[in-house]
Amino acid sequence: MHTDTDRQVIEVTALRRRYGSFRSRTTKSATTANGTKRPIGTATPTGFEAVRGISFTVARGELFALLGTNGAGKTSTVELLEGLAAPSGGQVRVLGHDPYRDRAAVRPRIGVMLQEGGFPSDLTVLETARMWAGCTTGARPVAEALDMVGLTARHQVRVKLLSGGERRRLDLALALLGNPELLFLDEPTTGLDAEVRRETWELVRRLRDQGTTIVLTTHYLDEAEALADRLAIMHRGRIVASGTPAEVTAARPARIRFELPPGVSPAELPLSVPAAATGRRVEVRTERLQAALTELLLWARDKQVELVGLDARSASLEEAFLDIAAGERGELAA
Ligand SMILES: Nc1ncnc2c1ncn2[C@@H]1O[C@H](COP(=O)(O)OP(=O)(O)OP(=O)(O)O)[C@@H](O)[C@H]1O
Repeated sequence: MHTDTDRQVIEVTALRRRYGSFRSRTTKSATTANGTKRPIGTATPTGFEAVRGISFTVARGELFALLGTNGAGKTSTVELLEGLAAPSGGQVRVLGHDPYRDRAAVRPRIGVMLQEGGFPSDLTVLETARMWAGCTTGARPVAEALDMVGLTARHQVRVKLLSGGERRRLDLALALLGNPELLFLDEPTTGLDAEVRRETWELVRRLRDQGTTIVLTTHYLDEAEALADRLAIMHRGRIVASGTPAEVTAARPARIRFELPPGVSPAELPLSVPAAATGRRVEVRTERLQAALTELLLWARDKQVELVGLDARSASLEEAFLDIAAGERGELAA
């Protein structure tokens, strides 16, 4: 029987991370019964709190994306999950352990794809993978890891001669060497062209389908929309929206755009929802996309006008994100 700890690979509760130290609010001190001095007053936190009490879980086999504005606290959070630092408050459990205190138990079970591998660029792909395998507990065969990322044919090429996409794939192969149950991908497709990005997405999906739990941090919202089972958007150290991509966008209005037909003024439009016009370009924001679109199309047919450039779409994750970044409109409590 599976316990909750088996199911939840990551459990984060009221997690905080502060950079800097604590200082006493007073310089006065009192003498204690045994003659030693102790400061009077409460400790006051100084420094900067980058993670401000966030909670979330990641279930086994799930692909969870952490998104955020610049400086939102994504890296600070992921470092706590990887056990690279201790939290200043709250709790984090990874694979049932405290990843900082029980690092020896957690480390062999996780894989981390770094943004800059930092390997000697004169080594070949195979030499690099062998070197890394030598530092990895229970490494899978090097050939298997290279095959998984499609680098078999390039195994004798020096790293410095690889393309950007091939380097990212090598970074991923190294992260996969330990056969991780939990994989951290930090900006895995930054700097890659559209085709290589799509190939990387396919690879990430395959890993997820094979049962690997994946935590993805990315600046690309289309990437999160395409890959994530669930996601959290961070802003100033807090989670301001979370859920499936569909849940996160559901609360946002859909959009209809078209050119105002010649001889028609904005006031003549039939819409029961307000439309904003910039020159001849009209934009309608509505929570009832189908009804608004039907109303508009019936009106255009009756009036025998063409709606040039007609474009109707549900809210995208990108719009939800931009709304949050612009002013925390619709912000959910952390
Ligand atoms: N060592 C540090 N000391 C003090 N402040 C820090 C330190 N590291 C990060 N910060 C601050 O903490 C905040 C969160 O940084 P973090 O790198 O976690 O954000 P991020 O969401 O990963 O950002 P980005 O997307 O820009 O990489 C930022 O304001 C950053 O300046």
